[in-house]
Amino acid sequence: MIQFQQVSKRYPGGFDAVKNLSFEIPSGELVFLAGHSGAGKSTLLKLIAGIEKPSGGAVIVNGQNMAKMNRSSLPYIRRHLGLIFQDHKILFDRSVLDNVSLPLDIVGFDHKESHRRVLAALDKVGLAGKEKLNPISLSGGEQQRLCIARAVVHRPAILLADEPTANLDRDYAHDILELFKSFHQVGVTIVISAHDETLMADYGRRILRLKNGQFTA
Ligand SMILES: Nc1ncnc2c1ncn2[C@@H]1O[C@H](COP(=O)(O)OP(=O)(O)OP(=O)(O)O)[C@@H](O)[C@H]1O
Repeated sequence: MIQFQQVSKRYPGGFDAVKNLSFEIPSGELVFLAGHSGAGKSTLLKLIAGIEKPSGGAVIVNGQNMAKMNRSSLPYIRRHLGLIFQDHKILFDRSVLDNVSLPLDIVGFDHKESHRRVLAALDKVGLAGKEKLNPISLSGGEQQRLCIARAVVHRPAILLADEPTANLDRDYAHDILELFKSFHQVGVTIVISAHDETLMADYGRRILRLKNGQFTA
């Protein structure tokens, strides 16, 4: 469960990126986040992930108030999150396999089990057989799939995706959304942001619409 209680975020310099937002996303829901460039979509996702702290109000994720988390407990909550952000942060000096295994390496996963999970995640996103490649040789869409594999390899309860369909053609964008749908079907809570609302309309899911940091109908 994700809960925002009158949440605001003011960046240094005084800009209010989100203003007094209150909403709930129950566990297991797939919800879309729509809005123009600069509407506050990334900020909202970063607040859920604890990457940004609210300037006012409370962000509660799985019963934990993210603002009150200290440095030592944040990694614990992050284990339950899978993040797909716009700045891919792919490591181009490592193989596809090593990129995807990163979240498991961080928590000290057994090597054999980690290898098995990475191959399963790559298979799931349609990158089976590409594990030894350098990510530079993947297409843009394949790099996006790599990021999705990396975000789900530790089987998070919550998946946050910031514009995962940006720069993809419509068919490919639908393939990516179908992939998210399959994670939703196994109980993962998913928040997906996008500019293009027409893409979301086909899915019949709740759409949270942001305009200048506030919800619109
Ligand atoms: N670290 C920051 N410092 C100052 N201002 C910021 C920072 N991050 C975002 N902003 C500002 O907050 C506003 C909301 O940004 P945000 O990235 O959340 O919007 P967005 O809806 O995700 O936009 P886009 O679709 O272009 O990614 C923008 O005006 C942006 O310039």
